Amino acid sequence: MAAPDGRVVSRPQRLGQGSGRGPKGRGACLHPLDSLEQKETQEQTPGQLDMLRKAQEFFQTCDAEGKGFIARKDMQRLHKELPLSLEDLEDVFDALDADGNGYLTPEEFTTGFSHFFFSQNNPSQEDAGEQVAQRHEEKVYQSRGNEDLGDMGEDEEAQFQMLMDRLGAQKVLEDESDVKQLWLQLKKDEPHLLSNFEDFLTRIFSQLQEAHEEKNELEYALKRKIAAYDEEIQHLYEEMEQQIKSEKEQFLLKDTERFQARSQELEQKLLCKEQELEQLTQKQKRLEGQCTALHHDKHETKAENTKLKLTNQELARELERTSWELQDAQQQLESLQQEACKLHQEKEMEVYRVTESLQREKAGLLKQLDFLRERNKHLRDERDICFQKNKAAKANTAASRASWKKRSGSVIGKYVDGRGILRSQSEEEEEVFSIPRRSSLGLSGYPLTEEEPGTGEPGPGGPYPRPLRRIISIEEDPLPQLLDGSFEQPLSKCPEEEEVSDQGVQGQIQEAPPLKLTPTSPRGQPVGKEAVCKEESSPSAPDRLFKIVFVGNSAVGKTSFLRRFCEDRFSPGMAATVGIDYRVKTVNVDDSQVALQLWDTAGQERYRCITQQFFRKADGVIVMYDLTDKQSFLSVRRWLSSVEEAVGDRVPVLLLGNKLDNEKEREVPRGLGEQLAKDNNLIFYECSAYSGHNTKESLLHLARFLKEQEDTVREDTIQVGHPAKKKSCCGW
Ligand SMILES: Nc1nc2c(ncn2[C@@H]2O[C@H](COP(=O)(O)OP(=O)(O)OP(=O)(O)O)[C@@H](O)[C@H]2O)c(=O)[nH]1
Ligand SMILES: [Ca+2]
Ligand SMILES: [Mg+2]
Repeated sequence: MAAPDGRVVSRPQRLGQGSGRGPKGRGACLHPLDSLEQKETQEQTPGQLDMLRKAQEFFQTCDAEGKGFIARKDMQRLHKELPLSLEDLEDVFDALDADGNGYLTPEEFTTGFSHFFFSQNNPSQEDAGEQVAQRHEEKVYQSRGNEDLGDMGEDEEAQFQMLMDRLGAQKVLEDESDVKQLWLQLKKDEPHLLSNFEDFLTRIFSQLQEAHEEKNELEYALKRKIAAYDEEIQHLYEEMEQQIKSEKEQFLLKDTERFQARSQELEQKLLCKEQELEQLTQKQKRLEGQCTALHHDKHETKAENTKLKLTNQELARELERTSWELQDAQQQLESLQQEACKLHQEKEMEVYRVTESLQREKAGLLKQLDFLRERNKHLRDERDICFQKNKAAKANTAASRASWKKRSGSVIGKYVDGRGILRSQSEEEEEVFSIPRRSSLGLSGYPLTEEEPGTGEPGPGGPYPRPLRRIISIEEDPLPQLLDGSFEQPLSKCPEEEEVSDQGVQGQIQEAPPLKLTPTSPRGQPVGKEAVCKEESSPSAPDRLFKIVFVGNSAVGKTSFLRRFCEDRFSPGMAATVGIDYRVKTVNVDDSQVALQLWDTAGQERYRCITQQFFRKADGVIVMYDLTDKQSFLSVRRWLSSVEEAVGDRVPVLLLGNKLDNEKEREVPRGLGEQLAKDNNLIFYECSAYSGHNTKESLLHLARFLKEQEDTVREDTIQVGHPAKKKSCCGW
């Protein structure tokens, strides 16, 4: 009978209890209540019937869901039916649950109920009754058994044994007594059921045998498996043993190697340590030696120390004295500097005045020059006319004398020298100014010739014809001086006249009317067409004076630039500058008057040695190139190196790219100029003398820089012994 939790429960059957068969045929499974009904159909006393019926009712009451068994909590439903408390019901449940599985089957319920019923009827001996009932049941059960056993004949024994043997129960059953009693009971009570019972037993035993065989097979398989596993494990174990052994050997090997290596290492370390120890001992000896030496030195140094202290004190006294002297010297120096400044300023003023007067002289002289040229041309024409007249006269006389003689030279002969080469304008001018050929104005204003001036033979015109000269020497401090005030003297005759007279040419030479010098200004300066540079001459003398030299290839526009800067006008077709020229312009820089002495040099190669001389005393240099002429830009480096040669890098340099108005003919990109200026630390502008663009800005920038540089120099000289630091002129 399967209990509600699925376990197979084999327990003693009560007499008259149905077996596992249905009311009609075999094998149908019975509902638990059916067995109760079955019991009713058996011979029962009415009391038992009632009890059974009651039990059935109570079972149904508890098993309201019809699940076929009663759990502990279902028992509580009897609380109303029976005069029992919940605890009593719990106790009854426990008493009824014969196998203690926590559930009551109908059999357990009715069996227990009947005892309970009987004990209910004799409530006084309840417990005893219960025990008695139990004992009674056991006795009945045993006695039945014994009875059965006692009654069983040999043949029944033999039959049962045969049955058991047939069924092979020995293998399956350990204890046949249960079956035996049942068999006997059935044989006795229900012989018609015996065959069923035997069939049932056969089935059960065969199933049990199969199960047993299966179990044996399983056991056998299990044993085989276990054996195999054991073997495998044994094998693995051996392998493991092997591996462990090999590992151990390797480890031992490694260990020995490591040990050997370690021991070698340690030996080496030991050797090193020993060496170090030796070195340390030697070092210690050395140090001890040094220590003793130092000890000695210490005594010596102590002695020296005392001496030094003494000398130190003397030096301190000396120092004090020299500091006093220094202070005196500083005061003297300051006074000297102030005097020097005053002298310098006076000198500057003197120079300024002189250069100003020179400016005027130069303008006057230029007027003179122009006048003379005109005069010269005039005279030359007259001379030609006279010449022709003479010639004509001569020709007449010669023709009259011997008309048969042949004809002579051409009219242009005077313009062609002996070798038949046309004489150039400048040669003509040289002749006029009697400047001997292949010469250029020297620094002192003398023409540069092979022999020293004044040492040569005096010419036909008396003493060596002395051209109009003006000494502008920037070398020996800028004090240009007039040599012989020649502009007051009447000019010498024009050399051709002398020449012509020398050759004894007859003929009336029109005495050139004496020169009428152009009226001069009250200051003795000629008033001519070339206006003097209109400097912004302020009533007070300028605060600063800077000399600026202007260089650059010929025809880049230096003179035009200076004319634009000074006179704010541009005259195209300027003649090339001869030697050197200069102008003065006073500008206002940061509320102070700065006079700029601008030296315009000739770019032509042949005047190069002159211009070089002028760099020495310059305060600033302007290098100009023509941005429409690449060659002039390429020459800038050469100009810069000659400036560098002459003045090092203490002089600020302004780089100007001129003719900016001619953008369409530009050959030098602005970037190249900027890069060159940056590489050489220059101030850079692109300008145009023609349009005036950047002419004032560039020069004002240079003037401001010069002024600041001079201020720093002044400050530094006031603090003694600190040389002026040259600032980068373009702030790059
Ligand atoms: N378009 C243009 N032409 C200029 C400019 N400046 C000068 N020129 C012309 O360039 C030529 C040379 O000018 P100068 O000022 O005599 O050149 P320079 O540097 O003094 O020449 P040297 O005296 O021989 O060294 C003249 O024909 C000027 O008219 C300018 O800014 N623009
Ligand atoms: Ca139970
Ligand atoms: Mg010039």
